[in-house]
Parts: sequence; C-alpha cells; structure tokens
Amino acid sequence: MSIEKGTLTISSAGRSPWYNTDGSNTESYLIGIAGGSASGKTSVAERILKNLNVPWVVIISMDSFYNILSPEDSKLAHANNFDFDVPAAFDFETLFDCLTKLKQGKSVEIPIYNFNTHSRENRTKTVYGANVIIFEGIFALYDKRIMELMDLKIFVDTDADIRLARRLKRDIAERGRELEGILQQYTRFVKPSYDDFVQPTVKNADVIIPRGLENAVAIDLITKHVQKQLQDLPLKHRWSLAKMDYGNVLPPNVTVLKETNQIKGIHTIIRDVNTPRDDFIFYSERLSTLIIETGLSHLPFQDETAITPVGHEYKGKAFKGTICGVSILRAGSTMETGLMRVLQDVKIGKLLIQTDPRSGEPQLHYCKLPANVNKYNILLMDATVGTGAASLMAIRVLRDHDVPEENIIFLTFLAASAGLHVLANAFPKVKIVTSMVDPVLSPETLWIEPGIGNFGED
Ligand SMILES: Nc1ncnc2c1ncn2[C@@H]1O[C@H](COP(=O)(O)OP(=O)(O)O)[C@@H](O)[C@H]1O
Ligand SMILES: Nc1ccn([C@@H]2O[C@H](COP(=O)(O)O)[C@@H](O)[C@H]2O)c(=O)n1
Repeated sequence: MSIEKGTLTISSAGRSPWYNTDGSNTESYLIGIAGGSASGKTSVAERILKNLNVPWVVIISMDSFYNILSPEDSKLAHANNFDFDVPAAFDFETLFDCLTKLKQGKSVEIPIYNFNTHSRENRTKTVYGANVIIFEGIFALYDKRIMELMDLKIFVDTDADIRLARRLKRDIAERGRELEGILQQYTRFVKPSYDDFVQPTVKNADVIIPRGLENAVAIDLITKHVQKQLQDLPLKHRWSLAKMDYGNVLPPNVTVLKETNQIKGIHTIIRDVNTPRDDFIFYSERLSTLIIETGLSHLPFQDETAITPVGHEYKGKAFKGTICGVSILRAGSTMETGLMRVLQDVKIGKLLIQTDPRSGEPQLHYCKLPANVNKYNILLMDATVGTGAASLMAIRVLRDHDVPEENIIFLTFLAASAGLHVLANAFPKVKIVTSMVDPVLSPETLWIEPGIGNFGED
C-alpha cells in the first residue's frame, strides 16, 4: 500500500483486464463519501477499501482540490480568517475533470494539498489503474455533474460535538493549528457552513452512516454491495479472443518484413531449440534492428533539404518529433538493445505484463512511462503476439495515458495471424511491424506454432 496526502492507492496484485475485447474501456466504480469535517469520511473510506479486499482501489480526497489562494487570501488563511467551508473554496472544474478521467480508466495527475501552507505543492500524484475510486470530501455530494458520475453516494453523519473534538485533536496534531485559531475558524466558518451547505447534501445520499467508523454494520453492508457490483470483473479475454474467426488476409495496418533468405536464415537460427544462448541473443538483436528500422519508416517525416559536400541540394526527409520506446517486460526488452543502436538517447518506458497462471489472463503489474508520454511517438515492443491479449493490454495502457492511436508503432519478432487481427480490430490506427507471421495458435495451449520459444510468455 502506498499512502500520499490526499490520495491513497492499493495495488498489491496485478491488474486483470479492465477493458473489452474490442479495446474499449469499461468504467470504474465510483463511491462518493460526504459529511462534515472530521465526521470520519477518510476513516470510513479506508475501512471500505480494506474490507473490499480487491486490488487497484484508490481514495481521492476533495482537499486536493482546494482553490489556489491569492496572496491576500493566503494572509487571511494564516490568520484563520479565510472561509474554506463554502463550495466556492473548491476548484470543481479540475475535480470534475479528474474524476471523469479516472472513471474512464485514464491516468490523472492529482494535486497535493498542504494544510500547513494552505496551498498546493509543486508536485502532483499520478493515479492510474483504479477499478474502484472512493472520493471523499465535505462537498462530495454537492455538485450535480460529479454526483452523476457516482455509482454509490454515502453521507457520514456524526454529532457536531464529536466532530469538533476530533477536529481539535487532528488539526493540532497534523495540520499545524493552535487551539484558539481552530475554535475561531470553527465558530465563524465551519459550523455555519456545515448547517447551510454540507448538511443539506444528506438528501443526495443513497446511504447514511450514523457515527461513521463505529458503524461496522453499515460499512459491512456497503462493502458487500460494492463487491456484488464488482463480481463481473475480471474480464476473461484470452480464450474468447482465440476463438474468433479472422479469415486469412492480414489487416492493412500490418507490415511483415519481406521474407528474404536473410530473414528466413535468422529465423531458422533463433527458432532452433539447439541454438546456443549467445547466438540467440546476437541474431535476435540483428533481427530487432531490421524490425525497428522498418517501424521508423512509419513515422511522420517532413521534407528537408540538405546541402551535399559538393554544394548540391539533396531533397530529403526529416523526422522532427520525439520517440519513446516502451518495452513489454520481460520479453519485449529483448528489442531495447536494437533500439539503442538505432536511436541513441531514446526515452524508454516499461510495462510489466505477465500471465496469471490461474486464469491465463494477462495482468498489469508495473507501468513506468515518461512524463507527458502522449507527446511522443511510441515504439511499443513485444517479442511475440499470440492471442494478442497482452499486447492489447499494453496498447490500452498507452491509450489510457492519452497517447493517440496513430502515434503508436507496435514492433514484434513473431505474430500469430489471430493476434494481429485482435490488435487491428481494437486499434486500427496502430501500425504493426513483425518479422514473420505464423499461421497457428495451438488450440490446447494457445501457443504460436511452429513458434519461437525462449522469448518468455505472450
Ligand atoms: N470512530 C472514531 N473514533 C475515534 N477517532 C476517530 C473515529 N473516526 C475518525 N476518528 C479520528 O478523527 C479524525 C478525523 O477523522 P477523518 O476520518 O479524517 O475525518 P474526515 O475525513 O471526515 O475529516 C482523525 O484523526 C481520525 O483518526
Ligand atoms: N487550508 C485549509 C483548508 C481546509 N481547511 C479545513 O479542512 C476541512 C475539510 O477537511 P476534512 O478533512 O476535515 O474534511 C474544512 O472544514 C476546512 O475548514 C483548513 O482548515 N485549512
């Protein structure tokens, strides 16, 4: 579990497919928890998260979306004379944008709020991959558009004197406040705003939890309800992908290297079970260079004129964008050496996708992509494509980070025809380059036949 002020994420296990076989995203489950300050919203959210006992759950705190204060307002805030308890204190636009994207399965940057300085920190927290989002805050059930995103709306109803007692303790211990200031802020702003704005939102709740965390029965009922809603997950893909009938013609976005004797010769070596490891590495690196060079020809080049050493113009081409290589670990990293040879100083991202031995489905374990990855042309590298299930997941991850489909070039040593169709059906604008296509997926194991082996799992 990783904890950061304002957000909390659990991702102790791999993430099973969260999208449909056609590549489209499913929506995450969003729970809203409102209530007065120190009513126990965060504590209830953490308890639901713990009891749910499913991976890939995130808690988003509304505090992260306090407005940035002007210097004058900041002075007032430091003197406990600023009203943080009215809806106008929050940046609802950014909040709506973030929750919408998270619900759609996108990666988002969440501001980090500092109560001591009454300001946002310079850094943000990246949140990606939430199957369940728990959003808590005093105005969680205030904005109509935000409530429309929610699958379950909860109000934590705790007595005012208990809330004040807890707030006193917490604000002194955690938020750098003093007794006098807390009481001043409470009587002037917190209490009247609760009565005027927060308490009336109780009518928007599906469930009211009296006494907050102490109400184990209510939390248990809520947990069971959410678990029931989630029971359709995880989605089962690999076998249904393999069963589809794709015909014999390859999709138009697929480029297969010309089957020269040279390519066949390299394949003969790297497919041979008796090839020594060093030879295997040497020849697969050679092959990867050829695949990468072919992939690069799909980049959007512009006209460019060079002056030759003998003073003549050469009307050529230049690529002006930036490239990022993304390896699907562990097998896709085999292509990284070839990539470095072709493109020095290229940025590299990594996705660890492994097959869950119980379900046979791919699972996302790790995702490390450069900041603003959507600004790059991506060379996505996977050693082999069998059913296409793992590659589909990798492209979905890039799309969730707003990488345009047409900016993705997918590179692979060997693909089964079925897998290529799966990728092309889901993401027709992704360009795919493979050095060879094998016709068969074993009906028992879904392995590519005759296959290549040694590159790890697909
Ligand atoms: N049932 C409870 N018993 C004792 N302390 C609690 C209980 N629920 C919450 N607290 C404490 O009260 C403070 C405020 O709770 P929190 O869940 O952060 O409220 P909120 O998110 O609504 O502001 C925290 O210090 C928390 O540990
Ligand atoms: N700079 C700030 C911002 C907000 N507050 C108070 O925080 C309360 C909301 O947070 P909870 O975790 O208690 O829900 C709200 O009542 C504000 O008064 C603050 O003191 N300083």
